[in-house]
Amino acid sequence: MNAHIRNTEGPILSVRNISKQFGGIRAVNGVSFDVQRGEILGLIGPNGSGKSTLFNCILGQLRPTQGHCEINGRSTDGVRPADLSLMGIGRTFQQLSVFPKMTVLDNVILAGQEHEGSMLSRLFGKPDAGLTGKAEQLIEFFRLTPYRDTPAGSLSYGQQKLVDAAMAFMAGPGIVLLDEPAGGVNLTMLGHLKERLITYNREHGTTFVVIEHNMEFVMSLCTRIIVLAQGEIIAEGTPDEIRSNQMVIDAYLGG
Ligand SMILES: Nc1ncnc2c1ncn2[C@@H]1O[C@H](COP(=O)(O)OP(=O)(O)OP(=O)(O)O)[C@@H](O)[C@H]1O
Repeated sequence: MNAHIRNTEGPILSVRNISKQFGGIRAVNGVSFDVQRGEILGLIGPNGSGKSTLFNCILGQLRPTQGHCEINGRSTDGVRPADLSLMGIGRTFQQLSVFPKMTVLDNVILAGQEHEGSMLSRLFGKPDAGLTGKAEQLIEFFRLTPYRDTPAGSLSYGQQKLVDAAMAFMAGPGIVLLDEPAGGVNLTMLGHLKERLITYNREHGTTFVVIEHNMEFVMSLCTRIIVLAQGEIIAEGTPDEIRSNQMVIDAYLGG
């Protein structure tokens, strides 16, 4: 059993009083929340509200000015970003992270090598037979099998987003942070992506935290939503509660 799924008590992710300042800009200001196992949590907020900064603090890509995070009750303080996946956390990026000239299969395998080892293995690693089976299962899950040996760069943008998700899921069960998975994806592919994420969540119990601007997508995907405005949490609740929350409506209207 992987180390990160041994502890099944308590929240899978705890964000404790995280603040991040860039010079005079308070991008994130004293944000705390827990993410429970199996949740699909949405993190929404107007442009510049601190969502990406918070993600980057959680993932160790930015050092918070204050506060810390715990994955399965273990502090991530001092853990290198490349080693966080060993604690059971994966991510997708706002910008596609596929290598366009590499096949879909090799992209997914190399992401698995990255999760299991160093960032450098992503660049210099050789396809690893131990990871091929898992990569093929994920490719099949996202219905990308016809494109298994196709260079990822020749797939449609929406299909590349699916490859991106498959790459993040190579981290195994645990928690995956998805940064704008719906951005730039057409309506048909959006429905497919949502259905696959929900199915994966139900079948594997994987927890998702999703930053998303597409409200329809986030409201129909997520079980709970946290709203940030000016670096602070202004609301938290079910999609229905968030839809009718006056502070949220005001924040989006700039009120
Ligand atoms: N590296 C940085 N240096 C200086 N300021 C930054 C940096 N990164 C973010 N900021 C500022 O921090 C604030 C929060 O930005 P952030 O990108 O986290 O917001 P966001 O909610 O993710 O926005 P968007 O939805 O547009 O992606 C903004 O005022 C932004 O200009």
